[in-house]
Amino acid sequence: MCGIVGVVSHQPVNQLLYDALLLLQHRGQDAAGIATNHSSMFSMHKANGLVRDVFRTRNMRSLQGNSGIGHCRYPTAGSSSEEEAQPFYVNAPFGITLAHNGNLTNWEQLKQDMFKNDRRHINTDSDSEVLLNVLAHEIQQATTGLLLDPDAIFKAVAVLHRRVRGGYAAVAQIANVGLLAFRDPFGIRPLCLGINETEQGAEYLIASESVALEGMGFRFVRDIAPGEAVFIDADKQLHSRQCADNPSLNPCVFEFVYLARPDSIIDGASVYATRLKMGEYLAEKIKREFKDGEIDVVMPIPDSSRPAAIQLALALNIEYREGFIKNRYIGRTFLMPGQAMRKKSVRQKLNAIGSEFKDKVVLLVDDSIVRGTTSREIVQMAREAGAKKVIFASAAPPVIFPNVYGIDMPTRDELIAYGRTTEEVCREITADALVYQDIDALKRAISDVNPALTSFEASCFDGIYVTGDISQDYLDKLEYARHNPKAPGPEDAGRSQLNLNLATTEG
Ligand SMILES: O=P(O)(O)OC[C@H]1O[C@H](OP(=O)(O)OP(=O)(O)O)[C@H](O)[C@@H]1O
Ligand SMILES: NC(=O)CC[C@H](N)C(=O)O
Repeated sequence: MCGIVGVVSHQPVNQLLYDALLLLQHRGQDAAGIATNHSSMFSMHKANGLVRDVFRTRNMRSLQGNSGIGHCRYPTAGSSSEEEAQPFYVNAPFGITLAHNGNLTNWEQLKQDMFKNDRRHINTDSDSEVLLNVLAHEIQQATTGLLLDPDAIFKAVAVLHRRVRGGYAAVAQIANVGLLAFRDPFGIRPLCLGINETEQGAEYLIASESVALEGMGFRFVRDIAPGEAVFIDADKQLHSRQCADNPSLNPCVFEFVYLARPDSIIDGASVYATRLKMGEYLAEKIKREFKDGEIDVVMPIPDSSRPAAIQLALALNIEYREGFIKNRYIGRTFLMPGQAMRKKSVRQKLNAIGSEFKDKVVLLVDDSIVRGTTSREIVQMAREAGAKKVIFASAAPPVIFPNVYGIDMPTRDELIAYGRTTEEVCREITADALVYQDIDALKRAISDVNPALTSFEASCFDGIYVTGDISQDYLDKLEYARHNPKAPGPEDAGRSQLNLNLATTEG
């Protein structure tokens, strides 16, 4: 779940892209990058770090041009090394830069095919570099000569959809030709289109979340449909086409649970409203499992669980209090690389207000429990602060399956609920009681807000992988690779352990 943005404007776009990335920072904290296009040239700057740390004034000055793309990264394939920061660039058959949110499930096969059949060298272990090269190759196949028209671009995306598997929302800039955006045929990762009408004509902004459009003064037009491609040409004319054979909308439920900002609207559903609903449904379950008057106070684990906790407290008619204060300068711990860093960060991030806990039965509400890093620490902190009893509630069901579409949950044994009953998880996090949302209630919480949403990518909860290409063997290999990272050579300094296939592709 990275953040992506693309813009076509009548003005220089460097500041706009920077500001839009700040609005998408919650989607990826590891690296950031911007590529702009001026005449036939690209300017690009990318590095590891938060948006505000990556770009200095001198970098901003060099990012010239009235169109461009940006990315903030949370790695799910390859490593967190700087070479894998995005956007990526290729120089043939046209200059193309690309930024990608999601995760390709067949990227290693594609990487081999690229080398053996398409004669393209992929220089990193990033699935996004593979995606760009597939796009470039298919554009090459679809064009004759130097003329690149929307028809050829859409043909290329259609073939790309047939070759590529997994979750992907992407923006790509073709030098001197235009801005292209496309979304995978299952609509797993979000992508939306905004417009700004100016005296000189329309300007377009495409981003992962509507919050980026709104914040930049663009009017939300619509979500990009699953399988659809949108192309804005050099004259700022917008073309769009359905490029997938059997598109269907299956948005990732985890966007609604945790990933997206609450003030975004994804596929017609307000993220905030869905989180309120999650709180309502969770309250119904708590009503069934606890006696009236048993709980003294409801508290959120800030930030993402707040709307669910507020609504839950209201539905139960129990006092809502903020017992934990979040240090606003610490990022989102779930997105941090490495368990040691995540664990240390929980205590740095949250501090308890003792008076709110003293001798009380507290119901702590979190949006989800994934590895259990947060809940383990938080229950301890609540006890240290004097709580009489600590009940924990998760607005999402137990996470028991790996996610392969752009969230870093690759192995089952990292997931606290895998192979454990609710009672066992409760013991692990040392709570007095634990309540999980039911999967049907979670899906209903989203459908209630937009009844048109009837199918979801919810694999980490229900083990159903909508793309149909994920076998037990695939998951076993993923796990094996995570546990047995390839021996690093000097060229691999800093590589993480996410490589699925250990064989070299070009040997
Ligand atoms: O079980 P875990 O592996 O600990 O993961 C779940 C926790 O991680 C997230 O917090 P985070 O700090 O990332 O974000 P937030 O401030 O948006 O809640 C989430 O809100 C949960 O608290
Ligand atoms: N979280 C994401 O969307 C990651 C994009 C891409 N798979 C990467 O690792 O860079």
